[in-house]
Amino acid sequence: MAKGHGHANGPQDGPQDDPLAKVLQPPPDESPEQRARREQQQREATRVSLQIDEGIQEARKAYERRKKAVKILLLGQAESGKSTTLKNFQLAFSPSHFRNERLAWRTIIQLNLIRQVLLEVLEEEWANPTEAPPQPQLSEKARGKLPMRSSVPNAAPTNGAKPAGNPTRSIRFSAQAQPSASLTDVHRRTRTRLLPLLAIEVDLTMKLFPELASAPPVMKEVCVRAGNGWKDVLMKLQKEQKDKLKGKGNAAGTTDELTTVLDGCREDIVGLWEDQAVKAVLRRHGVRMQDMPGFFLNDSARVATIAYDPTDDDIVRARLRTLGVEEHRFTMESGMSWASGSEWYIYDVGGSRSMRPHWIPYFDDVQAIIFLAPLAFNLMLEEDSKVNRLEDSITLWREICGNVLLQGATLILFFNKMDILQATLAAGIRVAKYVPSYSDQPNDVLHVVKYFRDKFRGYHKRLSPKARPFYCHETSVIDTRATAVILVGVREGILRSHLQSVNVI
Ligand SMILES: Nc1nc2c(ncn2[C@@H]2O[C@H](COP(=O)(O)OP(=O)(O)OP(=O)(O)O)[C@@H](O)[C@H]2O)c(=O)[nH]1
Ligand SMILES: [Mg+2]
Repeated sequence: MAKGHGHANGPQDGPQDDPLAKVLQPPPDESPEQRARREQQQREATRVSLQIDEGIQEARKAYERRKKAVKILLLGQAESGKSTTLKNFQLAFSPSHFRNERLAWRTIIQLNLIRQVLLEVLEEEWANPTEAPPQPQLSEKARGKLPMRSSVPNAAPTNGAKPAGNPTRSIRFSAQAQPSASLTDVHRRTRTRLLPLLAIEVDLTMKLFPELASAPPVMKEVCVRAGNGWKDVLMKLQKEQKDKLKGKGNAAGTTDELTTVLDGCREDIVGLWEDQAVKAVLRRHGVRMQDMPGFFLNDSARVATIAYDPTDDDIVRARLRTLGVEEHRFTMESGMSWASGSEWYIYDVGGSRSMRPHWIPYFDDVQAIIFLAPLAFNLMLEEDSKVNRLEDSITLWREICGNVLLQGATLILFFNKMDILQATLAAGIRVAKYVPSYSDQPNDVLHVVKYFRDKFRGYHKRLSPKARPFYCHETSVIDTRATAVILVGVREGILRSHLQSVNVI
């Protein structure tokens, strides 16, 4: 081997004149140990270098894959149904991935149920009793005037209230009572028995989502940060719980504390929800639990059990607020042969106003936007009670239509929550009262949808930087069967135009 004593004569010099080769040459008086160490270092350096090369290759492949993949952005205000639409996509086209996460969703559904356990509205009633009207409560019409509010259970101490008498779990209170029945000591005792649930909810929510500690009460609802980290945290907590229970001699070690306590509270929860006096209080407070996010009270006899295993529909209906932007990648598992195996990226964003600036970086690279706009003409935004939800949706739609970064994207509009629109109109709530320009047109679903479809189509046509087709669907994305049919059509349309754009067809 050359000893490295060559002359620096220029580019035609042999390897022995290469300065790098010189540096790497072994010293002339190298001992066998030094040589072994040096060779080991060289092997390690080669391994690291190969690893870096592989990393670069992987990143390049991922980049190419992403470039070829179909990218969809889900947009719309908070609670419009974006994450629910994503779950429908996964259920329809990537079912095994969807089902793998069943266990994590079970806890979210249990937390959803606890949030709706009605205690807050009872507290309010005790603090400021409303008049129990002698006869049929507020008219359906009047109900619609009342704001839809979130029920935020308060796990604060019980003001020292002690259970009176001898509470029994199986008690059915005032089932025969008139709608105007008032709350009694039985309700107070039930509330006391249910309080441990709220303490567990607060504790678990804080463990899963520590960022909520500083959030305003209205936001203290289970939510997910970008990156899906909550699922890992949840799995870890579930394992810890099991180990703890095993340690305490619970041989099975299969049931966590939340499930056990919830199971013990089942009859009280069902009883409270079916109670006529409670129903009357809800009406007087203008609270329609059925329209609220994560509504599981109708299913509490099934959910609040040790053996509860969420159905696909339960998972789709579970409420988990999105914070930031979440990327979901999946491969089509089923469907037309030309679609299966294709890669899809769906970006699910948090819809409340403070989160909208985070959407922009995702604008220049998507083929399609599914924009969710519930026709909630009579509701206000949760984050700003002065702003009408439908007005906010229209403003947002106009901005999206006119955005030059999105001029090449297909815009697909979902008039979501059609079931709620139907119920609202059936209750006699008049659109013209909130949207004066609607005037005296018939107050039915057909006419209302047509009126707003024309409005949305008009903005789409006028504001789009270049002409593009207008797609609009009426959806109720908690109905997984009907949604699957719509999504198959949406998928075909998106894939076809995507393949055209990359010159495959
Ligand atoms: N009744 C009814 N409820 C719906 C419908 N679509 C969604 N929901 C419910 O509305 C709630 C909010 O839906 P999400 O999908 O979480 O809303 P989002 O747009 O992702 O909201 P953010 O993450 O806060 O931006 C959930 O509890 C859903 O189950 C619908 O068509 N009808
Ligand atoms: Mg969401």
